[in-house]
Amino acid sequence: MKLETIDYLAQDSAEKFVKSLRETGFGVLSNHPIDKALVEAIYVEWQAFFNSEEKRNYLFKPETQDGFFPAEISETAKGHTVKDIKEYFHVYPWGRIPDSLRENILTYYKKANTLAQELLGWIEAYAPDDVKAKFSIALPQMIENSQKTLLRVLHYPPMSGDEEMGAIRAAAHEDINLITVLPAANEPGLQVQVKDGSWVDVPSDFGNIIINIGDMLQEASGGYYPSTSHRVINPEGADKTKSRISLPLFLHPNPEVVLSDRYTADSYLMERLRELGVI
Ligand SMILES: O=C(O)CCC(=O)C(=O)O
Ligand SMILES: [Fe+2]
Repeated sequence: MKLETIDYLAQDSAEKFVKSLRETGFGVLSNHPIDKALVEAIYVEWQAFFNSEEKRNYLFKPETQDGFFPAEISETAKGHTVKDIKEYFHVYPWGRIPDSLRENILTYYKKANTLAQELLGWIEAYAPDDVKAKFSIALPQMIENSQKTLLRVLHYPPMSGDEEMGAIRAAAHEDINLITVLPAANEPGLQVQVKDGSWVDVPSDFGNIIINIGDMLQEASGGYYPSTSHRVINPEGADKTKSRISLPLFLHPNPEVVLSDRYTADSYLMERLRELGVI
């Protein structure tokens, strides 16, 4: 099984994209409106930031969760015991951002949000009527002006050789949010688990944009849109000496949005963060 890259500009792109999401939880788009030069510039300037000690001045605040998360306290995926091999910075427009990095990253945040709203429109348009009827408000509206949408700038450092046994860059997990928008990283490694249980590479040509379903959309659609497990595997050979930067935007609905009979976006998020031991 292979994930097909879909041409955003093709006439049937919306239908094909939604079909791919249904089958794999993932959709990969080429020729989309997000400027490659902007993404490239962000990779370069954030690599320099992660290489510097300045990052320590932005240590995350537990109450607000914005700022720099060092490798020592990095995430352990749900159901795992070994920490991921990564460090990251949580960008919120209301949060702390180094001045020199602010303009590009906030431009990207805005553009990726606009694209996400369009794609949520596709996801809603191609859902069957009984699934559409479950959405408490239109999907694009759920994320409109949401203060909860999180842009995570991830840095996976070169492999040092003394990583903890069994640790990988990102252990298998599902995303909590509605959908995730992720420009292809500057190095490969992202894989998705497909229906037969096997792991498939997500096409990582620079310039592609990758979208995946999160648990909140799975919940809101009564399971029609699957939130699938994905992971980032460790590099081999010469690639071991390379860093990997990636830029997932986790689209979170406004807190009061009703997801299902059981959850609002806020009650769902709080439950998950408690499980992860983050709050
Ligand atoms: O780095 C990547 O390519 C994916 C990261 C990811 O899945 C996550 O942070 O949730
Ligand atoms: Fe993820």
